[in-house]
Amino acid sequence: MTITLPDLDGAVHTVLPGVDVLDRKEVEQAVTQLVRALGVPMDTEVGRITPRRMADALVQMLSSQSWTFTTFPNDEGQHDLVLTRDIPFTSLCAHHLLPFSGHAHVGFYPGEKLPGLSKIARAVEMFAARLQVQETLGQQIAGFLEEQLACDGVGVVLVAEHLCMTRRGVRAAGAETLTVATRGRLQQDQGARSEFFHLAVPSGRTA
Ligand SMILES: Nc1nc2c(ncn2[C@@H]2O[C@H](COP(=O)(O)OP(=O)(O)OP(=O)(O)O)[C@@H](O)[C@H]2O)c(=O)[nH]1
Ligand SMILES: [Zn+2]
Repeated sequence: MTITLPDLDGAVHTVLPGVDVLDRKEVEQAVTQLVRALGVPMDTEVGRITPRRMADALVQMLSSQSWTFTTFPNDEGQHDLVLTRDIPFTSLCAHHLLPFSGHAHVGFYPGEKLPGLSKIARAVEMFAARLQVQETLGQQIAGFLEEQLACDGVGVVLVAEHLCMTRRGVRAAGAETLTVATRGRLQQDQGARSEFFHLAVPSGRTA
């Protein structure tokens, strides 16, 4: 699935394939049925155009483009925490097909290579572009980064609002869910965990 192309400066560019599982035409047909079932006359603008708009929106939210995970040699020995906070994400809840969105805070203790920082946000974006459960999203991001970086530890904190919980059903307006996914040192070492959580989610910070 992945092609690794080392270059002369020691950077490694791992090409990750895009994910494009939706049949756009089929989705549009299904949305047409849905719009009809919602009582919309099909000879109106909404009846004619909304199925295409919604199909495009679903394809956009549930597909990811091919991208390149670039790493650099950790020549200066950065073995202290590297943390990227406040990465925005939006995903679609697998239970209700409604958005859940918030922020990811992703930290790691580097091993022999350092990622280009934007690649952390791209990893979040890639796994968010599927029907998801928040816990699974965090675990997938953590597992992916641990594998790509062969690092000492990874931590992923996600803080999100689920519209299925705040705008319908129980309508718990303002509720947010925080999930934690850790690997390696960030799973086992209390000192590392404290440092990570202290910096990733200082008390009072929210999604
Ligand atoms: N653990 C977890 N649960 C989620 C997530 N997204 C949605 N859910 C929950 O999935 C559950 C689905 O429960 P069901 O009882 O089958 O669905 P429902 O009848 O619509 O439930 P209500 O939302 O309580 O009205 C709900 O409790 C949702 O809040 C998520 O990311 N993680
Ligand atoms: Zn839901």
